[in-house]
Amino acid sequence: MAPQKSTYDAIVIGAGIQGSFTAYHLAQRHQDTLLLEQFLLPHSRGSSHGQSRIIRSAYPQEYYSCMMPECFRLWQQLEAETGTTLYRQTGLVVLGPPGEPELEACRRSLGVDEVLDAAALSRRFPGFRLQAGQVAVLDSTAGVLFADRALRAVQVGAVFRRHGGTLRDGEKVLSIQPGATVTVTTTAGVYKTPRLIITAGAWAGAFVEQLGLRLPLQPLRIDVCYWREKQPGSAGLGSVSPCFLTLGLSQAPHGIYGLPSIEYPGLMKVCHHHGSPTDPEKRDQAPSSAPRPDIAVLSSFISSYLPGLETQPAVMETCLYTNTPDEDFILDRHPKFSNIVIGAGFSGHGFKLAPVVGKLLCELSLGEEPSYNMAHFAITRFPGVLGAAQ
Ligand SMILES: Cc1cc2nc3c(=O)[nH]c(=O)nc-3n(C[C@H](O)[C@H](O)[C@H](O)COP(=O)(O)OP(=O)(O)OC[C@H]3O[C@@H](n4cnc5c(N)ncnc54)[C@H](O)[C@@H]3O)c2cc1C
Ligand SMILES: O=C(O)[C@@H]1CCCCN1
Repeated sequence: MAPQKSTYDAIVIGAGIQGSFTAYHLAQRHQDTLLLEQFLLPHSRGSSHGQSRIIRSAYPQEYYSCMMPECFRLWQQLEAETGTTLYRQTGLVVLGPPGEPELEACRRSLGVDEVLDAAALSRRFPGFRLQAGQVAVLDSTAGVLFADRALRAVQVGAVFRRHGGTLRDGEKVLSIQPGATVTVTTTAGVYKTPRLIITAGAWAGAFVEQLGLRLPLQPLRIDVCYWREKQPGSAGLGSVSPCFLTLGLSQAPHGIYGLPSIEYPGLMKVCHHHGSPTDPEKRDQAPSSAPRPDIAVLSSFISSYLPGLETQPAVMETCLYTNTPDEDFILDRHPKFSNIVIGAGFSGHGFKLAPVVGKLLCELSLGEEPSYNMAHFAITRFPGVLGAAQ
């Protein structure tokens, strides 16, 4: 057997959607790239698994909405490259009180938008009941990304492999030795590279401590709940309904969101945009008797807003968010080791943006001027991150 190659132009740690897209862009830029993943693929222990994620143009923050046209374009390009359908356009309604600042900002981000009152929403989408005075902003560009399929398309699709990218799964990175050449030691070997990108999801906070960084990253365990239609297809829900998300509802200040019955026939995915602090190694150890405040919030929301659904979940899965205090991403070079780039803290909304996130992490690692304004993603916006610097 030929000896294992040990030097690469770039190494990416973590083959979730962010690391995989970063490796894809690096390969496209003719960098000999190694993508390392601790688990055998596919796996469901991180944040990128499952069948569905929302993609939308409606964003309260202009610094995300301005990335969405390019994201839609790159997702389409990946569909064309791999001959796979990765997106279904369903539309999305943002529900909330009129005048709510984030709702208004979403409306502005759409340019052309449609605002529906309670009666108009029920006429258009009969499964939904707004409370009196509430409104819905319609984003007709939005839809569902087929997450597992998309992840696989990025990892094994034409671009990464055609450009000689290497993916090694079941190989955990144990340590990093910074320097002009970075040394990466895994459970199976030692590699050297001039540029390293760390996209380790919920493991990132603990992992970068060895590089003297204390990032304020909080992994959260999210209950992913699917709710049965009382009369399949008859409540105006089902596979023809739009995605939705709420903003500014007093009963759910963190927000609730939903996707049509696409993954499991007759089951609509409705989740709380919040969860319990956890350690990614221990997420299954929560006692089964523990109170489930997220389910209570969802049951109450469903009885008022989606009366065609049963009020107890039929299927429950789990997933991980990795939240920053401001819920903006971290996309930056290490403040001391500029050839080490970190992408983390995707705070439950990073999947749709991964094509552009990967491009930005690639540009940072190549020492280029990033294509978008990076001020909101800087590591140094958090005080004391270098407290433990080596
Ligand atoms: C329930 C839920 C719903 C969501 N809904 C949406 C949505 O509708 N729209 C949207 O845009 N986004 C959504 N998101 C967010 C989106 O899924 C995440 O932002 C995204 O998947 C994060 O990807 P990641 O690559 O950072 O993390 P991950 O997918 O977790 O990838 C990190 C990888 O790093 C690996 N790793 C860690 N440490 C090591 C090591 N030492 N060595 C090797 N490998 C390592 C891990 O095993 C993991 O595979 C949702 C998330 C959840 C949980
Ligand atoms: O990124 C999204 O579009 C959704 C919004 C609601 C929470 C989960 N993520």
